[in-house]
Amino acid sequence: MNVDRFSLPLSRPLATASGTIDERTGFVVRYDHRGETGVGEATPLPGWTESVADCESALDRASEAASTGGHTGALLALDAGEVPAARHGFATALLDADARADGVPLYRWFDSERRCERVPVNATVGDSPPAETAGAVERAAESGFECCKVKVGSRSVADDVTRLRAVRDRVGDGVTLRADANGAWSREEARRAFELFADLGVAYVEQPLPADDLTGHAALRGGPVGVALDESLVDRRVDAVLKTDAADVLILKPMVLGGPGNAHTLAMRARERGVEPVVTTTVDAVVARLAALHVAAAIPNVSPCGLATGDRLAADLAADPSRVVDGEMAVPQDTGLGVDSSEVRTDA
Ligand SMILES: O=C(O)CCC(=O)c1ccccc1C(=O)O
Ligand SMILES: [Mg+2]
Repeated sequence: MNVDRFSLPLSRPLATASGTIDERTGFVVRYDHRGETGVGEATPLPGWTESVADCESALDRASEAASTGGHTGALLALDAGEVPAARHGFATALLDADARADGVPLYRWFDSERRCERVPVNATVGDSPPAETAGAVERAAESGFECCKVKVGSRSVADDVTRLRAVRDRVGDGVTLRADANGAWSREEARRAFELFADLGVAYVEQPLPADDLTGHAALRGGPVGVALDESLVDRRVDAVLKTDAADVLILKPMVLGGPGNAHTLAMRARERGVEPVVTTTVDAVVARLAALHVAAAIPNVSPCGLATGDRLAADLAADPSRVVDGEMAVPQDTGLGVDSSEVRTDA
């Protein structure tokens, strides 16, 4: 196993109610398996995953474990609850090698019957004043996005309503709007926001309440605005979320869930329970974005996913083979992830 550190600045930082993301530091993982070199990416996001330091030491331990116990030893050394980003990095490299060895794009390694050329995606719009928010959604709509997710919760509910009204006034009813409060509201604020957002045609709000408040989320359901849970899934709490009927939608971030395989399994489990999966990145470099894209591509009729985050990075690890056209991302049909490990550079 080979591990290389990278650090990439964002050209367009993402402002959210739980802070602004302005750079991404992580590790490229390479692993030789079945005659192929697979590539993976571990890009921790503190608050969501382990720290960069804990990710690095977990990858060190996994590398040790791999030298005696092979890929099984490495996977056993990487706990999805403790070090999800490190596990994502290694698991992605292993899956990339497996899919290459089997001669299929990664999404077909999850479901060999499937063919999927494109995945619908949402534009992601950060917190900013009303005119800027409306401008960002308008530009996204003009470039073909039919679904836009707007960050809320940094301001008062009344101010967020003003922002979303400015958006509706600017783009009309043709664009599906979602909001993401990143856990910022009290139950009372959330109740008020759901009432007012209904008139603005907001499809769902991601994480209206703090992660632990599953009862509160369950009580917000049933109206025109859906409840999507994201932070509530951190630390392997998916079972609790499903059991308490707390969500209409699960936001599945492979980096937070310990890898693409875990995310795919949870997506299928959600579907069986009548809960819609939406796959998103944690604003990652190209390797992890592709891994998330393949997870989404393996889900039939997936709802627009939060994968269009690549243009926020000022630099990347390799050229991105997927492009967003008319609100859809092209799925690479080459074997594995669709980027060759030799093209991935951490020294650029
Ligand atoms: O879902 C999207 O549109 C993009 C991803 C995103 O918003 C995000 C990115 C990094 C960390 C947290 C989040 C989030 O969904 O809360
Ligand atoms: Mg979210």
